[in-house]
Amino acid sequence: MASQGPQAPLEFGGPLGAAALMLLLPATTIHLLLVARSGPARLLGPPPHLPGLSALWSPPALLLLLTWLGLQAALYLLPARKVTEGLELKDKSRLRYPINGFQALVLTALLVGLGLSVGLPLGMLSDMLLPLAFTTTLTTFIFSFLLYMKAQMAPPSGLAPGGNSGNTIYDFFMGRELNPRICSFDFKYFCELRPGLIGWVLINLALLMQEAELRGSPSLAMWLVNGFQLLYVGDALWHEEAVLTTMDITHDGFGFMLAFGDLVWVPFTYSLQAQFLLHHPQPLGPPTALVICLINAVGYYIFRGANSQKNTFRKNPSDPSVAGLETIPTATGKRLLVSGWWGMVRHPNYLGDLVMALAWSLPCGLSHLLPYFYFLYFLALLVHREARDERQCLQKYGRAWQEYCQRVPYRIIPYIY
Ligand SMILES: NC(=O)C1=CN([C@@H]2O[C@H](COP(=O)(O)OP(=O)(O)OC[C@H]3O[C@@H](n4cnc5c(N)ncnc54)[C@H](OP(=O)(O)O)[C@@H]3O)[C@@H](O)[C@H]2O)C=CC1
Ligand SMILES: CC(C)=CCC[C@@H](C)[C@H]1CC=C2C3=C(CC[C@@]21C)[C@@]1(C)CC[C@H](O)C(C)(C)[C@@H]1CC3
Repeated sequence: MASQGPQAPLEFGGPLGAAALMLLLPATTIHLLLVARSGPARLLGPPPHLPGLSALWSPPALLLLLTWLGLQAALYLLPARKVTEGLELKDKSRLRYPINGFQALVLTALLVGLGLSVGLPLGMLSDMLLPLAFTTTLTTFIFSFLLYMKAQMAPPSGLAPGGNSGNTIYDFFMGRELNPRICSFDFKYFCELRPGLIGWVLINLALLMQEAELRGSPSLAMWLVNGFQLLYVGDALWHEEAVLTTMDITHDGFGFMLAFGDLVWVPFTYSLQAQFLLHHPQPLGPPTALVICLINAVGYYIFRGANSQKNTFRKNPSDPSVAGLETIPTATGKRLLVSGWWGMVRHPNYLGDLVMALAWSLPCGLSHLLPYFYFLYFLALLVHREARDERQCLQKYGRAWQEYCQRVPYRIIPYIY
């Protein structure tokens, strides 16, 4: 039996907050899906109607979900161009991870292309989003329960610092085991980057094809949203190794929060702009489209520049591209960057991500708040995430972190926040 981990402060309002989020997050997903297809598309208004069980539950949706998860799992198990080691764990060991996410994206694209050439009605996926989201949510509850049970058998060194409070609801939500695996199959790493992210671009593509079927051709706004989000997902899979140093992999347990986030929240709510555009076409001229492309390019430049600079520095501080940057030494032996991107604000990567989030909403025009949901949610997520990371860094680096905060006083937006 696993023993309880060290007592960490409870997050998200403790067990009550976790219980509320487990109801609120699925309800919000269903609400957004219903509202996006309704005429008024009011983010804050009531949904047009409450769906009955027959609209939510469909065996074909379950079959589609299981086929999709099976396909992505099979692609994960294919030989990888590289197998890399993660950060050192509590017991001083390191786990090995296959780097073949981009390969999975390309192979999925080839399979979908092949399917389309023989008449696969991909556009029909847009009519199945509601039952698919509902089925995936139910599956996620069952999956999280199995993960919770599996954690009972994990050694104490395999438990996450935050998900072992002893309260069942809270621990179910946060996740007890840090890296749940069966043999070499790592569930958290698999879910973080494959079925949800690739599913998101597939849903976007289905919405684009449905729009082409309805209106003769996809709109410029739909092309932009598809292009920007494909770039984001392609980038995440191309730089797959970098996910191994994110707090989701190194710190958070794998429970309902991440399982639902990866498998339901990302594909079904991150595709909201494309869903909105299918039902509410927006005129967009080439000059405005060009300005929006520029905004996305600036956001991507900051996001990629900042993430790559830190990853290169952490992997090899004497790499010529980062060797000249100013740093602060810390008691752990690691150093903190205080010039370059990380001298501008303490989370330049969040800033770039937010600028891109804005560019994804702008093609949907300014008439509705709904397509800006992602931007607003993401702002809240990153402000909360930034606070969590600051707490962890203060604990890790103490005085060196305080000095960094003095020298780089702004968190995400220069001179504002
Ligand atoms: N689209 C989405 O839904 C989401 C996207 N993201 C994106 O994921 C990416 C990763 O974000 P996240 O995992 O939150 O965190 P970060 O990549 O920002 O990593 C934070 C860590 O970086 C290290 N660090 C912080 N400051 C410095 C410095 N000055 N010099 C060197 N190292 C430093 C610290 O770890 P250490 O010192 O131990 O290396 C710190 O814990 C971001 O681009 C974010 O925008 C995140 C969440 C959701
Ligand atoms: C509301 C809710 C259920 C929150 C759970 C949060 C998750 C949706 C996000 C936590 C961290 C994430 C990351 C990405 C997607 C969203 C989640 C899972 C990410 C894979 C997106 C692509 C980026 O390039 C990334 C690889 C840096 C990123 C990692 C963190």
